[in-house]
Amino acid sequence: MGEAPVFYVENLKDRFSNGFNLRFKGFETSIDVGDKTFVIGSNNNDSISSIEVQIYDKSRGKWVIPTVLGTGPKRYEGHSAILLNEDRIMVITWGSTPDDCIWFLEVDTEYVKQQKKASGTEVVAWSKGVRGDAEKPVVISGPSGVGKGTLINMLMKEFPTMFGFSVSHTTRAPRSIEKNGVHYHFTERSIMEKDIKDGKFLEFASVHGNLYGTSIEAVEAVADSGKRCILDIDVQGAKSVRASSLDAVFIFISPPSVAKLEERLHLRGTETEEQIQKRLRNAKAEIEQGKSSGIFDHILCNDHLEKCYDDLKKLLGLDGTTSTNPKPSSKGINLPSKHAASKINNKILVKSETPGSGNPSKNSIVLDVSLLKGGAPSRTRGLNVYSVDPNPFSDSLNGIHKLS
Ligand SMILES: Nc1nc2c(ncn2[C@@H]2O[C@H](COP(=O)(O)OP(=O)(O)O)[C@@H](O)[C@H]2O)c(=O)[nH]1
Ligand SMILES: Nc1ncnc2c1ncn2[C@@H]1O[C@H](COP(=O)(O)OP(=O)(O)O)[C@@H](O)[C@H]1O
Repeated sequence: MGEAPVFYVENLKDRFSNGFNLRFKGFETSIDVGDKTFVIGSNNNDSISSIEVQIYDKSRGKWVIPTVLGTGPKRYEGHSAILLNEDRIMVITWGSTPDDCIWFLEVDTEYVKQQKKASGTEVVAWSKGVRGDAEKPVVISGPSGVGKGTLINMLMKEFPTMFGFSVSHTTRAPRSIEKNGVHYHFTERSIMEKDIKDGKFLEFASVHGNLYGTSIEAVEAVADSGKRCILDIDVQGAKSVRASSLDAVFIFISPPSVAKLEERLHLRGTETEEQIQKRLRNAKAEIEQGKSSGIFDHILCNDHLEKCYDDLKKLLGLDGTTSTNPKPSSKGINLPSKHAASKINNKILVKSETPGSGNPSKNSIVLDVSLLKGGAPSRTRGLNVYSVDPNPFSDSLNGIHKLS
C-alpha cells in the first residue's frame, strides 16, 4: 500500500453558484460525509461574524438546518475545513486568537448519534480543540455531611496551584458563608433547565429537591488553567460522568455510620431539622449505591479526618513520590492569519497564503491529530503542534519541530 493521497480542502471563497439556497452572507466551505454535504458558513455583519451550519441531504434532495449543540468559533475572517475519521470536521479559523482557532464540528460521532436519537432531529456539535492533555479530573461523591467539602478544602489549601474546583450550578439557596461563583453558581431553575437543554451541562441531577449540575465550562476552565479539576457531585451525577466522554478518577467517601453523619449535619448547623432528615433518608440509598454500583474506583471511610485526608492524598499520588508542579496551562497556536490546510495521514499541514513573510514558524504549521481525546460536549484535547521548515514548492513534512 502506498501513501494515502494528499488532498486539499476546498476553501470555497467564491460563493456557491449552483442554485443552492444558502443563508450565508459571508464565507463558506462544504464537506461531503456519506450522502450529506455539510456547508459551514459565516454570517458577517459590521460587528460580529457567527458561524452556521446547513446540511444538504443528497438522498432526499433537501436542505436541513440542524440543531447545533455547544458553542462554535466566534470572531474570525474565514476558515478551512477538513474531514477527520468520517465523523468530525476540523475547522481552522483565520484571524482568530491563538487559543480560539481550532474547532471540531462533530457530525457523526457517538455523542452526535446519541443526541440525534434522543431528539429525532439532525444534530451537529461543536468542540474546541486544545493542545496537549489535561490531568484526569477527580470526582468526589458521598452523602451530605460526610466531609467531602472539608476534604476538598484541605486539598485545595495544601496544593493551591495543582487543583481547581469545578463550580457547579444549583437552584438551592446559598448558605450564609457561600459566595456566588465560588462555592456554586446560584441560579434559577428555568435558566438552568434551558442551559441543560442547550447541551451546556456535562451532568445534572435532582438532589434533596434541588437541581444541581456541572457545566462543561466549569470543568474545562480548570483544565485550561493547567490544574486538575475536582468535582463534588452526588452519586447520580457520578454515574452520568462515568457514562460521558470525561475520563476521571471516581472516589466515594463513606461515613463510619449513619449516626455519625447525623451528628455532623447537626453540628454543621446549615440545614433545618426537616432538611437534615431528608438528607439522611437519601444518604442510606447513596451509601448502598456508592459501595456496590461499580461506579467508584476507590472508597474511603471518613472516620478520622486526618487519616482519611492522608489516604486521599496517597491515592492521588500526593505522597511525596510524584511532582506536585502544575502542568503548564494549555497554550494557543500561532497560525498564519490566512492559510490553506491539507491533510496527510493524521497530520494537517497549515500553510500561509503569503509564504516567506513574517515569522517562519507562522508560515507552516503541522497539527498532529493522531492522539485526539475527548470531544463534544467537552473540549477535544491531545492536539500536537509542529513548525515546518518553510518550503513553498513542497508539501513535504521533513524538518518538523515540535512546538512546546
Ligand atoms: N449531580 C450533581 N450533584 C452535585 C453537584 N454539585 C453538588 N452536588 C451534590 O449535591 C449534594 C448536596 O450538596 P450541597 O447542597 O452543597 O449540600 P452538602 O453536600 O450537604 O454540603 C451533594 O451530594 C453534592 O455532592 C453537581 O454539579 N451535580
Ligand atoms: N472526620 C470527621 N470527623 C468529624 N467531623 C467531620 C469529619 N469530616 C468532616 N466533619 C465535619 O462534618 C461537617 C460536614 O462536613 P462537610 O465537609 O460540610 O460535608 P459534605 O461536603 O460532604 O456535605 C462539617 O461541620 C465538618 O467540619
